[in-house]
Amino acid sequence: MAPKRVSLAEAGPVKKPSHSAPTRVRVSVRLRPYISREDEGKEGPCVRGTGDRSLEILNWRNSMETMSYQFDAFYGERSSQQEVYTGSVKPVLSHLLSGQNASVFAYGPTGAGKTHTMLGGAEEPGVIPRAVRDVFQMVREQSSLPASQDWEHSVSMSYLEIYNEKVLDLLEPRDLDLPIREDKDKNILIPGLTQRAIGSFSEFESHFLPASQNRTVASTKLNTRSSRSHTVLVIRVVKSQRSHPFRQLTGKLYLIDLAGSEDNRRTGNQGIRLKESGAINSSLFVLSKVVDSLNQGLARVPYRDSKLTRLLQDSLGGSAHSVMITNIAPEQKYYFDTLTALNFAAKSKQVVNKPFTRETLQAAALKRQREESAQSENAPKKRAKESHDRPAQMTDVSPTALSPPVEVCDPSVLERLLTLEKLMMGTPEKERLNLLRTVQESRQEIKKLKEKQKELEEQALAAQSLLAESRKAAAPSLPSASSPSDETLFMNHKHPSLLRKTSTAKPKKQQAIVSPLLVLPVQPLTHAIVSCKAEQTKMKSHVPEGKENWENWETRLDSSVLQKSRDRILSLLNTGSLKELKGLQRIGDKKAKLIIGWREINGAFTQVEDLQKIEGISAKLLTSFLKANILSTIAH
Ligand SMILES: Nc1ncnc2c1ncn2[C@@H]1O[C@H](COP(=O)(O)OP(=O)(O)OP(=O)(O)O)[C@@H](O)[C@H]1O
Repeated sequence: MAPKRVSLAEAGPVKKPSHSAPTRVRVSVRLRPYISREDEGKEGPCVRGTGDRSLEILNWRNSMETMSYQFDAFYGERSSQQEVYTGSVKPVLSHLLSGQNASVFAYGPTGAGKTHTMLGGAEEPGVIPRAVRDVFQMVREQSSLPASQDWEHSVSMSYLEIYNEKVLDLLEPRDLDLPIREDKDKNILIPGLTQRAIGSFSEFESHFLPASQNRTVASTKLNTRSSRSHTVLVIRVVKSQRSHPFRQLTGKLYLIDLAGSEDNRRTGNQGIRLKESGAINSSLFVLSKVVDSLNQGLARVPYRDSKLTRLLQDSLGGSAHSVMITNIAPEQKYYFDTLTALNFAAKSKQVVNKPFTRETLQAAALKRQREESAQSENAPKKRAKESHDRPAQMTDVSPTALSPPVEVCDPSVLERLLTLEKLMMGTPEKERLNLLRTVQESRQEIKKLKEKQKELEEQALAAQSLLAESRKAAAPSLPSASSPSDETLFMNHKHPSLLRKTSTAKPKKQQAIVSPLLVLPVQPLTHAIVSCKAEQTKMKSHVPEGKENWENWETRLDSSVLQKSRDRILSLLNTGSLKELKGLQRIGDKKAKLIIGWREINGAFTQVEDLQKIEGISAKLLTSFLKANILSTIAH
């Protein structure tokens, strides 16, 4: 399957995240066995388990004492890969299918068994292969449930390493340091990172195994195959609703194998190895500072001080369900590394995360639906005719009750009625009566709306003639130097967007803003939102020279109409193409591109005001943007 670059463009408006209860980072410790029998024979281990969750380590200050630690789980030197996986990792996977993130990371000194735990070998597969297999299993099981009929699942993967403070794509290796960004929900994103769709475990392996060869590994005195980078595998599970409202839940699983902390006096690192080691140690140092800051509740957590911590932002103090597996070694020569790792693990278990469900609406599906409904807006009459022409058995309930006054129906209301009608055809008598009542109520509602519309249209006409009269009366006192172009704009009653289209010259700044006083009266529906005639007359006096001075204009609009047009603008900002964005008032080519760029990096706008986060969009510009576009959408 062709690779795809990660982008948020496919995500639609983000629904308010639903937060789960805060959860502590789960910390497990795994002790690896001695590698050399010789070492095992000549010295005792510096650390040993004392229970399923506890261990003790010698006290270097007093050899007669030990120091005890307690964690969420302790796995001794005989523990199997299966035990570690089922005990600590499997429990967090279920969150993926409900749109939450999970993160598993292996931490510990070099040579302590991180890669063994995460990756393992063919005979003893580690966390990564086991977790991916189970993700597919879970998806299969969930897809077969009757409640999942309306949902489809997709799984994809990305794989990267942080080497010498550079983020490198392992699926499509290029010498390119990828940027790390976060969206407004603090989700970490890497624009440009390859994302491959995977339909099965074997497909996963076909990408993962060759990509693993791209990892930077080298031999040091302490480990013949030492990871010189931190690697991150991301498995993304997307659950998409097939029908309206096209919800989409996205859960990400981060599987992280950190490079080990190193004491270069013992690794014998020189030259490039020393440089790598410096980068590894300094990022692990920042990691420790991050955990300290979180535990102390500091306002500033230094996530941005290293690429690693930026990437783990979600896992530590962020939105993921996190599991840290601390790997330690029994040899005396590792004593201080082991002690440091245990202290880090002990403080990490105090870190609290706040997982939430990431739910979006599918932009493409919504757009398709919007287009379809636009088409259907042109065909209500046709559909009404069809409903009258329906075969006998379809109308045998009560033709009068069912045939809506289609000529006044909003297409969505019509749609609702037709759906109800269809439903009634296959419904038992008692329920049918209830539905019938609902239809009657809807009809009443429509009737009232129709009356209101008529009344407002009359008001609009009255206001229009009032305006014409007052203009006539005011004409002699108008300054003779009044600009002819202003006059044209006022007199022809054209909507400014039409004016813009027909003019080859770049419109003057003011013209880009709808002049509501002079345009609204000729738009009956637009006028319907203006609260009262008296206000209209008052407002007129403010604009004799075409200047806009309509303060608090939003308060003069009906709140539901205002909200509807705001929603329409927001949806356009989140899903609109370059061309569609350029169709907005006050948005030219440059700003349209900036909007697309911003949403790719940061995700969907949650409110129109988010536009201010884009460079060059000031509060003032936002106000005039809103005014122009809200009035323009209403007028249309
Ligand atoms: N639980 C275990 N059982 C058996 N062998 C193990 C275990 N853990 C680690 N090993 C072995 O110890 C050696 C070092 O382990 P590994 O490479 O996983 O360490 P690491 O922590 O990833 O090191 P680095 O940070 O240098 O990459 C390997 O040969 C590995 O097979």
